[in-house]
Amino acid sequence: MDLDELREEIEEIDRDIVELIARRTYVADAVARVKEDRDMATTDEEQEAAVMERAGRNAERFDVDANLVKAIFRLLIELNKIEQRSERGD
Ligand SMILES: C=C(O[C@@H]1C=C(C(=O)O)C=C[C@H]1O)C(=O)O
Repeated sequence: MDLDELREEIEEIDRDIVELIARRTYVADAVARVKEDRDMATTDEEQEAAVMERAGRNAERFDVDANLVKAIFRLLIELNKIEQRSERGD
């Protein structure tokens, strides 16, 4: 494979990553509506700890740096909470 082909592969993967982030955010919108109905707070620290734990385990499984993967998940969680707060209007 030459450099252009490899970069095309990266471009496709980058598109997929953004699509997955969007999907994660749409699901968070649904979670926000359920929490609002049940009068629950947006932030659930126990769930966040479980997500981070899982991210670390998956990183190890695929042999990538667990701390960096966890840093990405921290941002994804923050993105979801911003989206959830705007969905709830608070
Ligand atoms: C999506 C949720 O809301 C928040 C966002 C989370 C996430 O992005 O994984 C996890 C916990 C909550 O702080 C949830 O409660 O599941």
